[in-house]
Amino acid sequence: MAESGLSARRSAVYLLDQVLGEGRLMAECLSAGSLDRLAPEDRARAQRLALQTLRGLERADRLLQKHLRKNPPLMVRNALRLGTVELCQGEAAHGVVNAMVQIVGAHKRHGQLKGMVNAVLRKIAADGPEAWTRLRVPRLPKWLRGSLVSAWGAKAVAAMETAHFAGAPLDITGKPGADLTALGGEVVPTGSLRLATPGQVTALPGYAAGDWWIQDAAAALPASLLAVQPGERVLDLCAAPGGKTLQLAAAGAEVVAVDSSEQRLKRLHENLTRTGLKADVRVGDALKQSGRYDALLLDAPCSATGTIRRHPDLPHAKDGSEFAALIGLQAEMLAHAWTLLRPGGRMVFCTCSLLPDEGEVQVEEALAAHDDMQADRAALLRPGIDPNWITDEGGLRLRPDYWSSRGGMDGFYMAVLRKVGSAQSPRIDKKLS
Ligand SMILES: C[S@@+](CC[C@H](N)C(=O)[O-])C[C@H]1O[C@@H](n2cnc3c(N)ncnc32)[C@H](O)[C@@H]1O
Repeated sequence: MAESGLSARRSAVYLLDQVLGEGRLMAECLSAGSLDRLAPEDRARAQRLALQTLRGLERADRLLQKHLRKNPPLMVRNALRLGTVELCQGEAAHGVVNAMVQIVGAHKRHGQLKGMVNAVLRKIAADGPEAWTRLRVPRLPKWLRGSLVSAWGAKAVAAMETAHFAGAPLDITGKPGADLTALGGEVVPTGSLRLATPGQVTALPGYAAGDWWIQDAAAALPASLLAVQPGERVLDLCAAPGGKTLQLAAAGAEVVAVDSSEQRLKRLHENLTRTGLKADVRVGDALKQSGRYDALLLDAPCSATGTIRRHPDLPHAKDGSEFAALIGLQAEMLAHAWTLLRPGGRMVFCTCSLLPDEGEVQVEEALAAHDDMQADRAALLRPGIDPNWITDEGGLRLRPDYWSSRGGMDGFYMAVLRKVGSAQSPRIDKKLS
């Protein structure tokens, strides 16, 4: 077996240990440099293997249960889970079994379990792939599933789980005027370009020239809905890593982009350099900003439950305990952001969440608290947006099970909120139609 395949698999087991044992997100492990010593292809492979295993974890555990008399230590269980997922997804048995035996065999404390790993994975290789296809689509953990079923119903949540299990294609937002035809792919109804099997992103045509950036089709909508005009002064609050900042800058706005994370802002700087776009980037707290803006985009920190297709580690690493604090912070940010908008200006509030408390409820409460705030429904009626996605309070609800036949979309909530100017009567209709 090639040494590089072994390194990628060993690192995938390490990532699984971190997510399932330490409750760490994969993104945290990666930005802490956990895989930096690997070659780029191995790093990509390790991530892909860990993500595949997390998506299929419930199925892998079901199959392994039959062959295990007692629960092995976590590291060994994770090697078995990875091996099971690879075997059931068509990888050649000898390579997978040998690799897992070597990985466990080299472990200081658990090395003696390599014989058991060999025996179990051989059994899985024999009967696993066929049994795999008969198992149900993996479910979300109870702590999250319960809230989602209350919000959207059991049928919708089952459809979301199918979307999570399928994973996500690569969506691209192009710079206005850039020719993206060399990339191939399909243009989705809202205008993003979708690639089903992209390969290495940095090697794709136009990447180095900065003609486009990666951004889920749903995530591309908030900045489009803000519809900024050249020369407008726009505040992008909670901006990093900056997909939306790039869209606002590309539309010709004078963008101030603020985020509290210096680390995440490095990616925003890299993206601006690569695309040749300009923004005034500031490290800072959204709650401490001052000034007056024509338009504002608030992409508030949230549970990120809308991104599970791409981040299947999230439901395993989290338990929902920090959601209440995030919901409080979102409300504070929304209220403070409102003070930074000139009369007649507009703001897009958005979160990549599936929880109404981080979307619909925030906007409903903000509308009740501000006499000068109106939800602009007309601004949501754009090509590709299904009017059924518009919510009672006048926002837009996007879910991973929408567009199921063309590869889905991230879960998102967004609303366009207009600040009624002095010339307009403040409370004629809270929901513009
Ligand atoms: C959903 S992400 C933003 C994604 C970004 N708008 C984009 O399109 O790439 C939320 C961001 O909020 C930032 N954040 C969290 N608390 C903050 C605060 N108090 N002030 C400013 N930014 C904050 C996080 O660092 C994170 O980058």
